[in-house]
Parts: sequence; structure tokens; C-alpha cells
Amino acid sequence: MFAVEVRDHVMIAHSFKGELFGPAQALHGATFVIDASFLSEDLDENGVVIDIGRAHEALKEVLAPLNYKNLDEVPEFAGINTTTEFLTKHIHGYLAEAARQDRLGRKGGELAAIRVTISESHVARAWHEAKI
Ligand SMILES: Nc1nc2c(c(=O)[nH]1)N=C([C@H](O)[C@H](O)COP(=O)(O)OP(=O)(O)OP(=O)(O)O)CN2
Repeated sequence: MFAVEVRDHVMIAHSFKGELFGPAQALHGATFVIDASFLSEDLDENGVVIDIGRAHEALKEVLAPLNYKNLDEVPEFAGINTTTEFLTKHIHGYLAEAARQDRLGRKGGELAAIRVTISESHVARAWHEAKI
């Protein structure tokens, strides 16, 4: 398996509902580092998994509406705990759609999977991987 991985980050605020979250039920901030991995069994005729520049662009596009936002106030996330896991799936959905639209410099159908990893601190991260 081959992979190309690109990284970006966002600064957000949010709060969670549920006693499980203890102090994180209050509004708190975080800087998330996001790694998006694009996996394929083989390289294309250009010798790549996908184009790194286009992958970076797609990641920036999905993160831009989140950056410097209080996620509690983003209408799309109303009533949702915007956990690290939830956000991996949200970002994956956008990147998978970009791949399906062949916007990453490789036909989406030729990619095996996309994995989105979010490091929410230097000691904790979550990831979501799924086929396109
Ligand atoms: N499965 C998840 N658990 C938690 C998430 C998450 O996204 N997914 N997020 C948080 C908080 O947002 C924050 O990142 C950490 O909160 P906090 O309670 O302050 O810290 P910890 O849980 O790491 O440790 P404590 O010893 O309870 O302070 C929480 N959990």
C-alpha cells in the first residue's frame, strides 16, 4: 500500500454535552492538527498516489469554515458534540467527495481509502479511515 499524507491545523472552540466530558462540558479551545492520508495499492502513470498540492487545497477548503470558529455556533453542527472523532468523519466526507469528483489529480475509484487523523493534543488523537 502507498500513501500520501498532508497536514494542516485549525484553532477552534467548542463545548460538549454529557457528564462523560467533565470539565470539557464548558467552552474550551483547541488547536487541532489534521493529517489526511490518501491510500492506494499502486501508483498511477505519473508515479503518484495523488497530487500533493491538490490534496493540500482540498484539506484547506474543508478546514477554512471551521478555523477560529466556536463550533457550537456553526449551524451544521447544531446539537452535535463536535468530538475529535466526529470531526475526522466530517473532514473525511469532504475529501472523499473531492476524490469522487476526481479533483485530487487521480480518479477517486483508483484510491483504496482515505484516513483522517486529528491530533487534539500532543498525547491524544483520533482517526477515521474508510473507502471512497
Ligand atoms: N473520545 C473523546 N474524548 C474526549 C474528547 C474527544 O474529542 N473525544 N474531547 C475532550 C475535550 O475536548 C478535551 O480535548 C480534553 O478535555 P479534558 O476533560 O480537559 O481532558 P482529558 O479528558 O484528556 O483529561 P482529564 O484528566 O479528564 O482532564 C475530552 N474527551
